[in-house]
Amino acid sequence: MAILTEKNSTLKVLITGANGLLGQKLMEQLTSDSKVEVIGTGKGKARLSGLGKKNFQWKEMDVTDRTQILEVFAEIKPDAVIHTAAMTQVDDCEKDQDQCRKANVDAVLNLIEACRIFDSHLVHLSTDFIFDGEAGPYSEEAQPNPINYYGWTKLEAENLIKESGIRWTIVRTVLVYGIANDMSRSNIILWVKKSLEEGKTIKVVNDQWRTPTLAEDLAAGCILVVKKGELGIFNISGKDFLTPFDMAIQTADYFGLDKSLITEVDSTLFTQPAKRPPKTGFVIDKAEKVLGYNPKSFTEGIAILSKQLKLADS
Ligand SMILES: NC(=O)C1=CN([C@@H]2O[C@H](COP(=O)(O)OP(=O)(O)OC[C@H]3O[C@@H](n4cnc5c(N)ncnc54)[C@H](OP(=O)(O)O)[C@@H]3O)[C@@H](O)[C@H]2O)C=CC1
Ligand SMILES: Cc1cn([C@H]2C[C@H](O)[C@@H](COP(=O)(O)OP(=O)(O)O[C@H]3O[C@@H](C)C(=O)[C@@H](O)[C@H]3O)O2)c(=O)[nH]c1=O
Repeated sequence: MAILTEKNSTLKVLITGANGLLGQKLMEQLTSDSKVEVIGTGKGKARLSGLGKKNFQWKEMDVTDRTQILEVFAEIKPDAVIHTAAMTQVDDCEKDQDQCRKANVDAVLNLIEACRIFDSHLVHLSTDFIFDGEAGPYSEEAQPNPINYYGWTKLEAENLIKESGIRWTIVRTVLVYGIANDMSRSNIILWVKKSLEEGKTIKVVNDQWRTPTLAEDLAAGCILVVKKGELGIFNISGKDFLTPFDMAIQTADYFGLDKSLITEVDSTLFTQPAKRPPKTGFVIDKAEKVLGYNPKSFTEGIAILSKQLKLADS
């Protein structure tokens, strides 16, 4: 059901967590879209830099603050909300479960309430970590079974949304990579590139499987969902099924870095505080067919990232 009709020629879209990697890409793409009025929100001041001279609207909105959310919604009355805000450091989530639940579950209850009052379409970002990784890559119909606390909170949020009665779409993605300003967390290409440039030896696993996702593609997929008003669950990720070891080697090759610093290990030799589901990744046929979603390959993604890094250094 396309909600962008001739009558209401512009769509008012509110972004939560707009200082984040995905949030910044959404702001970049939507501030260049004449059919959309975009409002960025975040915990504090805007930390965006990729917008050049473009004007943009910003509202401070901590998604754990119900009063602040209702005030912002009453002022903006968004047609759609792309909810990217979350606690995304998976190991921190395992250690500080209270904080993680507040940011990833309680916040969603606040947003559901606001979307119900103002009839806003909620587009919620979710993750491959709702699965146990025994049988990836996953379709939208697969049975969730999270194996870490972050994944549990993201599944809990999905379940609250599914039973909310509001207009909702869940966008599931995996291992997002890209570059943004003043990032609150790194991602695999940047971390491998930086480690090798510093001459550090890194252990990289060869028995976890992902479909890594370029942040720009994820943003484009979310925007397709909003403009088409499509509801339900969509897998929006890259199309290449790779291990972190594959990704590290491709990154070293592309940037001409020393591959001998990369030690290939399995997950028994490399552990993190929070367990990682071994084999995830997504089947993206539905997004390709229904939305016309068309992601870059991992190699194309590295090239795009490289150009952005060169621009940032110039
Ligand atoms: N990155 C990935 O690999 C994947 C991400 N996802 C999901 O996609 C979404 C976006 O991820 P990504 O952009 O990579 O994450 P980032 O960590 O880059 O961005 C998350 C943003 O949320 C903000 N935030 C955290 N708590 C609050 C709060 N209480 N109120 C307002 N804003 C808050 C952070 O603010 P600040 O910057 O100030 O800390 C940050 O800017 C998340 O929902 C995540 O779960 C799903 C699968 C993979
Ligand atoms: C740091 C590190 C990671 N890895 C592997 C493990 C893992 O499979 C992959 C990425 O590890 P990281 O810990 O950097 O990323 P991780 O926290 O696993 O990323 C997750 O973030 C959350 C938000 C999601 O929703 C998930 O989809 C996923 O993207 O790289 C190594 O092999 N060696 C290392 O030294």
